[in-house]
Amino acid sequence: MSEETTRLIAIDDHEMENASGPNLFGLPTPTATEANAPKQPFVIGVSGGTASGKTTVCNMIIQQLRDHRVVLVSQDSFYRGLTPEESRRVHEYNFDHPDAFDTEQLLDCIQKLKSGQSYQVPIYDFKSHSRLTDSFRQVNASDVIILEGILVFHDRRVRNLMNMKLFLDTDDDVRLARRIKRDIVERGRDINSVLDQYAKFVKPAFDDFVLPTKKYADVIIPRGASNHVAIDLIVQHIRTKLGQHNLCKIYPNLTAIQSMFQIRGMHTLIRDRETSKHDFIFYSDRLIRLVVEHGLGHLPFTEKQVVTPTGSVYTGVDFCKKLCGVSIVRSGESMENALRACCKGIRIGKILIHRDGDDNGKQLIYEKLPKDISERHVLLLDPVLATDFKENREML
Ligand SMILES: Nc1ncnc2c1ncn2[C@@H]1O[C@H](COP(=O)(O)OP(=O)(O)O)[C@@H](O)[C@H]1O
Ligand SMILES: Nc1ccn([C@@H]2O[C@H](COP(=O)(O)O)[C@@H](O)[C@H]2O)c(=O)n1
Repeated sequence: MSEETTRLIAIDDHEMENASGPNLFGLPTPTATEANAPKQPFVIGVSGGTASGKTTVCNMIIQQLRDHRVVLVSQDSFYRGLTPEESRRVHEYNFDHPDAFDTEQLLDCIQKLKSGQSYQVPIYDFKSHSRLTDSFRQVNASDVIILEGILVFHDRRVRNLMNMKLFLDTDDDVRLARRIKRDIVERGRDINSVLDQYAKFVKPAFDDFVLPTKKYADVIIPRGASNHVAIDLIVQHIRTKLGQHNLCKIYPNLTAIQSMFQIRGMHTLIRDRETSKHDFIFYSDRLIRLVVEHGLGHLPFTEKQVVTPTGSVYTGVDFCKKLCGVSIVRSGESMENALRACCKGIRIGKILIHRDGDDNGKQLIYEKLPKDISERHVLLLDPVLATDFKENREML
């Protein structure tokens, strides 16, 4: 039996996809708003001291994720403009204090991007210490949003929008050396002003505000952009996370049943600890039947004509009476009962139920399947037991 003849059937209960084609279960067709509900982008926060390599690392991640839509937002773009008095005494201004940023606007930006809207991001000029008044950078909706900056973990609300937080732990001396070079070449500074600013504001603010946010990071990357192993691992992880948004990209033979509000409603009920045992079993059975019926639709059928009681000819289908394998991953009795009941309707030749209680279901099933399985094999994922809600198993 080849892998191509196996269909893996599961309910996609995490997101709603565009509905197309016939409605298999007689469920209501989703409204335009439901069908077009945007997928949530994956938000990555990248923090670390000045010149730790944040921008460089972000560009490396973007480069490696080139098959996804990725946008980079820099916290620097949200530096506040200076008052005339602050401008006159700019050498006394602390650009490393959290108050130097317009955090409300940054929050608004990430919230909008996360909800699928585009945003006009300000453009900041480090030479004049001000935002350009008449130009913005339009940032569009994307699969991944990367937010980088020295203080992106400082505000809890901004932090909470992130799915993954990285902190670059680059040696202080290395950072100072890079900063001197960069600020002279790119930001119109001289060596004395860079060193004065560093001693007076940059270093103390790093100790007081930046370093304390390191504890919020999911991953701390020593040596920043030089750490290729860490960056590769992070990219792999992001790819997996993005893939989970669309399992069909990982498993080409997976059929994910479109999750509409009615299905999500049932999934909500069976996950809710307040749901009674009676309702849990009722809604679990309904979900199981959806998977079973959808799976059976992938078995081989041939055209068959029958004569109706009124004498007319109806052209329908009949199941090809060849042996079919039906595996149930982490099956419960309800799943098997549903399968047997649904099979009655299609006069299936022979059902071969292959139970597997192991989480490594797919691989094990292939190994244990009888050699005489032919034609087509349908692997059903129990939609209840496949959830991460441990109590489900005890309740069934
Ligand atoms: N691993 C590295 N090796 C050499 N130079 C680097 C490395 N990472 C960054 N740089 C250089 O250091 C400077 C600051 O890096 P950048 O990525 O802009 O840091 P940040 O965004 O944290 O301020 C840039 O000129 C960059 O080219
Ligand atoms: N007008 C400004 C604004 C900011 N800075 C410095 O930029 C640093 C943050 O940017 P990184 O790319 O280095 O993360 C921060 O340490 C500020 O001191 C500035 O010099 N002038």
